[in-house]
Amino acid sequence: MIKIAHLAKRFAVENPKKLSEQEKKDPRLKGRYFHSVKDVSFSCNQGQVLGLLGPNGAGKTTTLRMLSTALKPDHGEIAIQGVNVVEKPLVARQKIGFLSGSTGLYGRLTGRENITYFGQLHGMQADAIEQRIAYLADLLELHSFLDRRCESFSTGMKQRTAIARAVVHSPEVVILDEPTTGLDIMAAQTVHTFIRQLKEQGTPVIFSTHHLDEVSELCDQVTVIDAGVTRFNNSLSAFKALSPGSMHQAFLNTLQQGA
Ligand SMILES: Nc1ncnc2c1ncn2[C@@H]1O[C@H](COP(=O)(O)OP(=O)(O)OP(=O)(O)O)[C@@H](O)[C@H]1O
Repeated sequence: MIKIAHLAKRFAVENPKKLSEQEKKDPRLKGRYFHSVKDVSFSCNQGQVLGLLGPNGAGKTTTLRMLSTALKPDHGEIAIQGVNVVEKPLVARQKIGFLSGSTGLYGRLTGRENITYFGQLHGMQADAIEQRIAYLADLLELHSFLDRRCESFSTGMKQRTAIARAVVHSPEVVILDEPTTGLDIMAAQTVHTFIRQLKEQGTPVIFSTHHLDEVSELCDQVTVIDAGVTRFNNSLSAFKALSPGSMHQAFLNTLQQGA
């Protein structure tokens, strides 16, 4: 189970001139700090898939980076399978598979080498890595390019390789930041199938997205954040009930309620 409560994170603004026009007008800008995440809470049980929605700049990536131990929160609690992530980030990290927004693959290495390297960092033995890669290559359809250098990969190849790398150590929970952004329909479908497979295995999955159709297809729980605050956190059916027949309108309703 993944549980986060009242998370908050602010960033010091080094150069106010570099802020976008929207950020300059954002009430989250207070003096020399931008309060990206102010109060975000949600939870995701075993075998559940949670879709994290929100407009650009809402604080989704910042939230997921805190959840994955990449960033330390200023306030709030994060528990993953009962482990306090803030107090024990190294223990928590072994339990988490995290796909960040940028794939960050080493271009000079092949897909297999990139995934193997992460397996080694997690302390896996060579034969266990080999078996796991064979399994993930089937699931994510990597076979035709696995032994090519990543610098020649398409966006979809990069993303599927990055997902395999994120889960090479068989994590207990999976967190994906916009896993299908920029993917064509076939590649997105492969990622959807992969998420369903994780769900069937009982692995909780949290993913951020701007695609309401994939939320409708895959998610049990929906969390909407806006301006760093949770606006909605409930089941998919409760979300759909906000505006029957239009997920788009349901999403807009959650934002208006907070305004
Ligand atoms: N390291 C940082 N320093 C300063 N501001 C930051 C930093 N990281 C994020 N922010 C700001 O915090 C706000 C929230 O950003 P975040 O990337 O979490 O939003 P998001 O919901 O993921 O947006 P998108 O849908 O566009 O990816 C943005 O205004 C962003 O510019």
